[in-house]
Amino acid sequence: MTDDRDKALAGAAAAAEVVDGMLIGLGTGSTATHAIEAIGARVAQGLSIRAVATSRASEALARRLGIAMLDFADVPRLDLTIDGADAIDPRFFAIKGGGGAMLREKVVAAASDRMVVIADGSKRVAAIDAGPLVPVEILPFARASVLAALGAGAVLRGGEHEPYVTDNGNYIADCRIDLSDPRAVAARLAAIPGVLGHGLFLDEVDAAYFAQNGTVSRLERGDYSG
Ligand SMILES: O=C[C@H](O)[C@H](O)[C@H](O)COP(=O)(O)O
Repeated sequence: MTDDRDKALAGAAAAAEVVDGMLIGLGTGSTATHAIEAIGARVAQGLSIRAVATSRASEALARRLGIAMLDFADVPRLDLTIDGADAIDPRFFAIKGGGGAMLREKVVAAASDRMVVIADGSKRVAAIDAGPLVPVEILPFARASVLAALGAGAVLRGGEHEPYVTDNGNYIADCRIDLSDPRAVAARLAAIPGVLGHGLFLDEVDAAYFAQNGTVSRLERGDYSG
């Protein structure tokens, strides 16, 4: 069973939570793409929902599939957001932003009554300390000062000459950071002028669908045992 098949199973399982009338947040990335496709298939069969997207790519996909899309700028609250993650641990602490979408993903998740993460087994880690680098979104105007404040563990995504640019027109630094105290790290990052967001999701995730070797398990925050 490939990871992609597991991603599709997790995406389809979460998509089954969507019911008529809901306002949904659509995540970003290869796993979220499967969920969007599964929701699109249900819309084609008559499911009546509206949605907002966390990236231009997800927005374009959802529109192609006939999902009624709203501008998030007009949407105060959502019922449910379904999104992927780069790593998630037993505390439901997650790292996101491998695809550069974590700023929009976080504001959409924060506006949602529930956020459900979908992931293949490779994303489950004992602690996010063992996970990927932490992406930090940077105001381009403050590139040098923010990189200096982040320290030697920070690398500008794409490099100095051709930096990666987010959907928001900003840069990303991928940071090797000691995550033994993730809340302290999140507070420190948020306090740096010019940092617009980061990929540490410590309070947002309510539930997760994990798929491994073709089997899907669903866990709520608090009952994930690793
Ligand atoms: O910026 C991208 C998002 O946070 C993704 O949800 C995350 O990187 C997981 O992506 P994938 O499902 O492709 O592994």
